[in-house]
Amino acid sequence: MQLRELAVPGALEITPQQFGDPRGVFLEWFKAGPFAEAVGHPLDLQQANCSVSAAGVLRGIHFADVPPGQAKYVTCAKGAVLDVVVDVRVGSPTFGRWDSVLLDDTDRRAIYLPEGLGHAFMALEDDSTVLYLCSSGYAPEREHGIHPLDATVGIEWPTTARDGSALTPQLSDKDTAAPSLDEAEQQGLLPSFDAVNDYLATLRA
Ligand SMILES: Cc1cn([C@H]2C[C@H](O)[C@@H](COP(=O)(O)OP(=O)(O)O[C@H]3O[C@@H](C)C(=O)[C@@H](O)[C@H]3O)O2)c(=O)[nH]c1=O
Repeated sequence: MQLRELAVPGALEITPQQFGDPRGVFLEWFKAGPFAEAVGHPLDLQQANCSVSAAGVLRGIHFADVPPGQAKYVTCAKGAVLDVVVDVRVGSPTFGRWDSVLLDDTDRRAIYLPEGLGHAFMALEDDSTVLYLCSSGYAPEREHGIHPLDATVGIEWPTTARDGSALTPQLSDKDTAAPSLDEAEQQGLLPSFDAVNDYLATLRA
């Protein structure tokens, strides 16, 4: 298992070792020891989610109020998604920066997003099945969104599916109505970098 920090500090790409044999493949997609060593605290698993998306489905950019926020450890068991992390922490030196990891059923990577970061992904194939472990339970009143096509964030979403066909972004009504990054900041919806770091310090203590 290899871990690599992304361009948004705190976010990690995890590349598992895969063991193939005539039956198929085996891999460890989460391992508590290396995770805690890299992050500085264990993952407090409170919820495990699964979503299935058609090609072009675009979910996010979602984040939760900190504390406690919601850290996510995400993989794609079937199909492929471009998974994106966005720094929405006001006061962060990398505020507004995004990075991405291709999660698919070939390399079977995972991505970890600590509390306070924005998360979004686009499915590159029908029936793309995303599994993610969460550090807190669903609290819709504490979850917020930023429009995934916001020009200020400028995420370069794929335009071509894995089969070569054109992708048309398909958003939920909620995500279509989401504010831009600037609007979300003006509305006081974004977590502060200091509040996130204070909370992470309590987890590491
Ligand atoms: C996220 C979530 C949704 N739901 C319900 C609410 C709703 O009826 C239905 C679909 O919800 P949403 O439209 O919010 O689902 P979705 O747009 O897939 O939301 C997810 O997007 C990705 C990018 C994330 O990072 C996740 O944390 C989550 O916010 O599922 C739960 O019951 N529990 C949950 O944890």
